[in-house]
Amino acid sequence: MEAFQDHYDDAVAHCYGCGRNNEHGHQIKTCWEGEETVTRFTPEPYHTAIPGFVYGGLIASLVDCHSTGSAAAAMYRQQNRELGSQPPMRFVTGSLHVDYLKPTPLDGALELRGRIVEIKGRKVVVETDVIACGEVTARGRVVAVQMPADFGGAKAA
Ligand SMILES: CCCCCCCC(=O)SCCNC(=O)CCNC(=O)[C@H](O)C(C)(C)COP(=O)(O)OP(=O)(O)OC[C@H]1O[C@@H](n2cnc3c(N)ncnc32)[C@H](O)[C@@H]1OP(=O)(O)O
Repeated sequence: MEAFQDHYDDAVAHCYGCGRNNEHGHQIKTCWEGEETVTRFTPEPYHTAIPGFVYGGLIASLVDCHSTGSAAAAMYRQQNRELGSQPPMRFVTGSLHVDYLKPTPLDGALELRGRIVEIKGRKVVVETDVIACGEVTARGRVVAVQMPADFGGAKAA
């Protein structure tokens, strides 16, 4: 299935979390499953916090890019637009909050399941459960904001 991130233009496909053109990054892929957005990612042994458990910064990074991708997909869906249609709508992180509910075992794939809780103007709020071995171990809340055309002096693509 095509992921949201597959539709990012090359100009914005270098993100450490989700850019397919960043060979050092996580290159996450996110898709719709009904009303939820889903990312699956398998941490490497070096993504360790305490031996046997996943580093919290990795979890935050996954929540971040899962959510900005979800925000874009939600806005396209709300406007009845195809994901690849022009002009593109891309989202950056305004706010990233993660609650670490219990240690996340470093034992196979993590699943992130996101819900769109608000769409207002250029803002989309996404809540995400991080699931490891069938248990929710962390929960994220991201305020994603549509990337301005002059973001960082760059032209939005
Ligand atoms: C595109 C492919 C790559 C995706 C990568 C995604 C992951 C990333 O790492 S992105 C990089 C990290 N993020 C950044 O660098 C963003 C830096 N910040 C900015 O550029 C700006 O502050 C930006 C764009 C977030 C918001 O600025 P601006 O466009 O002026 O927004 P503004 O009009 O003030 O606010 C719009 C709405 O968002 C809300 N909002 C803005 N910033 C925040 C914030 N920090 N916290 C909560 N809400 C916020 C506002 O309250 C407002 O909501 P409402 O309409 O309800 O009042």
